[in-house]
Amino acid sequence: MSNRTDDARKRAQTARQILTVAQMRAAEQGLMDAGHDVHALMQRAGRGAGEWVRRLAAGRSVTVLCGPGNNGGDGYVIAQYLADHDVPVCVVAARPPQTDAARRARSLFAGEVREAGAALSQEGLPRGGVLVDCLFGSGLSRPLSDDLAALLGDLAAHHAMRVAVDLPSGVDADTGALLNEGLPEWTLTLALGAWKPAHFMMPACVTMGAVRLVDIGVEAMPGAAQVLARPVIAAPAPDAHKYRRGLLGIVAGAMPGATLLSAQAALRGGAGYVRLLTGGEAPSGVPAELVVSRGALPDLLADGRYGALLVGPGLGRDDAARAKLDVALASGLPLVIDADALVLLQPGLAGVNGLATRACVLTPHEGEMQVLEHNFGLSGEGDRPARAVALARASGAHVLLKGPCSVIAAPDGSVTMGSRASSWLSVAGSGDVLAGTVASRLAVTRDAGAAAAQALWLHSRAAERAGSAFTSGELAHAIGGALAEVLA
Ligand SMILES: NC(=O)C1=CN([C@@H]2O[C@H](COP(=O)(O)OP(=O)(O)OC[C@H]3O[C@@H](n4cnc5c(N)ncnc54)[C@H](OP(=O)(O)O)[C@@H]3O)[C@@H](O)[C@H]2O)[C@@H](O)CC1
Ligand SMILES: [K+]
Repeated sequence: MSNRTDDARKRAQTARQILTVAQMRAAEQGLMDAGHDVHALMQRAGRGAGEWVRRLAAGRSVTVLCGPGNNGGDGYVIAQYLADHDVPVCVVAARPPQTDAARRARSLFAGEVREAGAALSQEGLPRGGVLVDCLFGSGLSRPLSDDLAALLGDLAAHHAMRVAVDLPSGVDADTGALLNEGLPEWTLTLALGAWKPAHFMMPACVTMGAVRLVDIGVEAMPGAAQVLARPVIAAPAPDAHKYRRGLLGIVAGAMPGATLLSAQAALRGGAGYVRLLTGGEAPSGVPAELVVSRGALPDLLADGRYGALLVGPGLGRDDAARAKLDVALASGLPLVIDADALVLLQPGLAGVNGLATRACVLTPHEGEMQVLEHNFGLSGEGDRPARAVALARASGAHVLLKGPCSVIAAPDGSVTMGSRASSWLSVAGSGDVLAGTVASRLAVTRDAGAAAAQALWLHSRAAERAGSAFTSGELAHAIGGALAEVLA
């Protein structure tokens, strides 16, 4: 029983790993060393993908476009699987197979193959229900030539649904770059064996439609990035009280709107007690549930019961804001640093060296990230996961780099990638809601990685629950419902 549970846990973990082309090759080698051969893996991958296509086709005809490599090989296996299940299928061979496994897969396909090229007229190109793209996968090394791009585009335009196998042809697996202009949009993309970075990176990920993983038994690779998992969040303990559940302090600044928005989210993110820490009058519009503590920040923080602090939303960038950031850094408390506070953060500030010794999350968007990279003397080179890792290493904090596809990097170099989030999140105040949610989870968990991951998931799910054209206030209100979905 426990072996079975262990196995299930292991498979769930490997189902979340994201492998670069180099890591995928190493994983493939691991499978070879364990006695599998490419032919067997291709059969497994092709049949798994074929079953998805069979269901999607629901009796309609299928065209499989096959390229020269093993992605093309998968295509012949898919075609044979469909033929075995009485689905009408035709293969268009864009190029002859060039690998032993692909040649063998083609030789085992008993159905019709049309060779692309001058001899195949426009009229000879099949039209049908589902196009399956097996032109190129992770081996794509350059843009598609004009003839291949035209063939792919023509077939895509004449099929109602389009399935990309492993990756859409024309997509760079490691970076998510589109190597050609005008590439088709896909209904479904089936990742084979493991996710690739492109499945979670702009601009490629928005062309892929729904994405699903076909398991072929790839083992866990050390150091692999992980897909953001749906969290499991425990309800408060039976004997919990507001302090033990987590007291969060939110540092108020010059612009109360952003601070209050982050507080609205924090109140719904699980913390037992949220206090607004202000040196002056309480801003208008403070909800009854939000306790306002007035006084000098060092005095307010002398209360030893804080689980976490949030500094940044609405803080401002003047000397008073700088002084508050200094106090927050000097407090040694678990910390979420967002918005203006990110712009003020400098490696030379007292307390910054201590970020590695406490739970701390930085939540920059792209613009704030560039300022941080400049201030921390980082090159800013590489893709978003690599840049987030560089900042996490340099600062000692976890970095939640926000965007359509958000990335979380830990100081140890580990990376978690979020799925594409609702584009309705591009609304003013959305970042304040995220920061409040991270801070709330940090007050509860005191664990920067867990808080960032849980909050990113909750924020994304809250957007789905809020629907379309929501305000950031409505988004903050939806955090509670998202949390209720993942209670243990
Ligand atoms: N890893 C695994 O465990 C498993 C992997 N599997 C499958 O294998 C796929 C990877 O296979 P792959 O390495 O053969 O790469 P793939 O993308 O088929 O083509 C490479 C060929 O295309 C060529 N070529 C490249 N770009 C080109 C261009 N623009 N225009 C023209 N030619 C171009 C390139 O030649 P070259 O770059 O040398 O000129 C080479 O000949 C993977 O995505 C998955 O589907 C599964 O079977 C199960 C197990
Ligand atoms: K493909």
